[in-house]
Order: sequence, then C-alpha cells, then structure tokens
Amino acid sequence: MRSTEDLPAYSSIEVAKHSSPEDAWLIVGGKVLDVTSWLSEHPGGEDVLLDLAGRDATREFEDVGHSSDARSQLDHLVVGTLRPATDEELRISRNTGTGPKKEGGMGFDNAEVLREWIHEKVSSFRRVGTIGAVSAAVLISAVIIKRYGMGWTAQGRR
Ligand code: HEM
Repeated sequence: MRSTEDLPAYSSIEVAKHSSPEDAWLIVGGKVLDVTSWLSEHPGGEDVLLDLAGRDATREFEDVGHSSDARSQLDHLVVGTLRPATDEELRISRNTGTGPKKEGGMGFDNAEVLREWIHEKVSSFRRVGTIGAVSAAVLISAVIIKRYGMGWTAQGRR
C-alpha cells in the first residue's frame, strides 16, 4: 500500500460531496475512503455505509468492534487523508448550506462548520455589545450634563 503521506488531503467539506451510491466516500480514523466499488462486498451490508456516505464514520466503525481483518481491508480503500477545512470552504459551506449534515439536526453535523458559526456569532454579539456600551455611555453623559450642567468645568476655570 502507498504511504498515506503520498495521498491527497481532503477536507470534510470535500468528502461531503461524495455521498451517493455511485460515488461514496467515508472518513474513518482520519483516512478518506472511497467505498463505491466495495459497497456490495461489505459484510455488514451497503446500507450502513450509504447512510454514512460523505461523513466521518469513525465512531460507527469503532462501535461495531471491527476485526483486524476489517482494518486491513480498510487500508485498501484509502484515497486520501483528512485535512482541516479552509476558512473559504467553511464560509461557502455555511452560506450555501452544503457540507456534511445530519438529518433532523441543526444542519451542523460538521464540528468545524459549527465552530466557525459560533465564532462568528460571538464576534457579532461583541460588536453589537461595544456599540451598545458606547451609546449608553454617551446617553448617560448627556443626561448628567443636562441635569447638572457643566458646573465642574466652570469651577475649574475659576
Ligand atoms: C469502510 C470501512 C469498513 C470496512 C473495511 C469494514 C469491514 C467489515 C468487515 C471485514 C466486517 C466483517 C466482520 C469483521 O471482520 O469485523 C464488517 C462487519 C460489519 N460492519 Fe463494517 N466495515 C467498514 C465500515 C463500517 C461502517 C462505517 C459501519 C457502520 C455502522 C459498519 C458496520 C458493520 C456491521 C454492522 C458489521 C457486522 C456484520 C455482522 O457481523 O453481521 N462497517 N465490516
């Protein structure tokens, strides 16, 4: 087998595009697998693989308690390694609603997309918070000046 270092690196967003029976990829343990031509050979059936196609199936693979034979079969299916998604990929994925999703969920099966979304929300709240605090300070100053006048500056000048 080729060393995984020679293989291309794909992001989870790229892997998500391969989610049909004609083109089914999975991620297991940081390896990207093309299971398309092997679907019918899986002893656990093709449905479980198709349900997870385009997604990270590491947890499901481990939960089944696959044998070491299964692990060596897996190595023959490797087409690449997993790399973090770029900011650009995350932005496009968020805006177009593409990328890995779980049915019935919030649409954020992809931890990276979710993390990026939270980060953006927090910074926009922070922005709104700063504008709010500055406006409140100006308003309070205006009320104080209106109520007490500029007495202290007049005193200072005397
Ligand atoms: C693409 C990587 C995978 C490979 C190479 C693989 C390979 C195998 C092999 C060789 C077996 C026979 C039992 C054994 O040797 O452990 C098996 C069984 C099974 N696999 Fe997978 N598998 C893969 C992914 C998955 C995934 C993602 C699931 C999802 C749940 C899954 C579910 C099962 C189930 C339920 C069985 C048990 C079948 C039975 O004992 O009746 N497999 N798999």
